[in-house]
Amino acid sequence: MSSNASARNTFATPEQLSTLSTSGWNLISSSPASAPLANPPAAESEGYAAQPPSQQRLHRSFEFKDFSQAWAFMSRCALAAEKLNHHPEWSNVWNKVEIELTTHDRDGALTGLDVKLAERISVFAQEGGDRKAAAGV
Ligand SMILES: C[C@H](O)[C@H](O)[C@H]1CNC2=NC(N)=NC(=O)C2=N1
Repeated sequence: MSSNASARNTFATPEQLSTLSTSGWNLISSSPASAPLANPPAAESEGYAAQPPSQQRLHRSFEFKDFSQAWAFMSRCALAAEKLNHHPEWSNVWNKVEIELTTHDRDGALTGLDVKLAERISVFAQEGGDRKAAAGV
């Protein structure tokens, strides 16, 4: 199993989420819909917890000098997403970028792929001149 495939099959750990929150990522949790999950989670033998975590997302806002710097940042994120086959939900208004991460194939749980992509995005933000990271907000 490729490392990406195995990362998609493991839920993000509280420690990983805590580390991401110190670098500006916000954890958004919503209680799962009352209806049973569309695809019941795989058995524990495949590395799934007995019950999937509630619907979870990672969110972070970015602000750059101008559109050009924002677009350069988004370009690096896009290449990383393609390499991981794991893609953000994002928006851009001039110099601002909003990114949300979750794993659609795991009914909106946060998995190792969300962690991997968030870590890469954090590096690109730091290197790309994100003013929120610089300001420590
Ligand atoms: C077939 C499926 O779309 C692919 O395996 C990938 C594409 N990119 C993806 N991105 C995200 N965020 N979640 C996914 O489950 C996902 N699946």
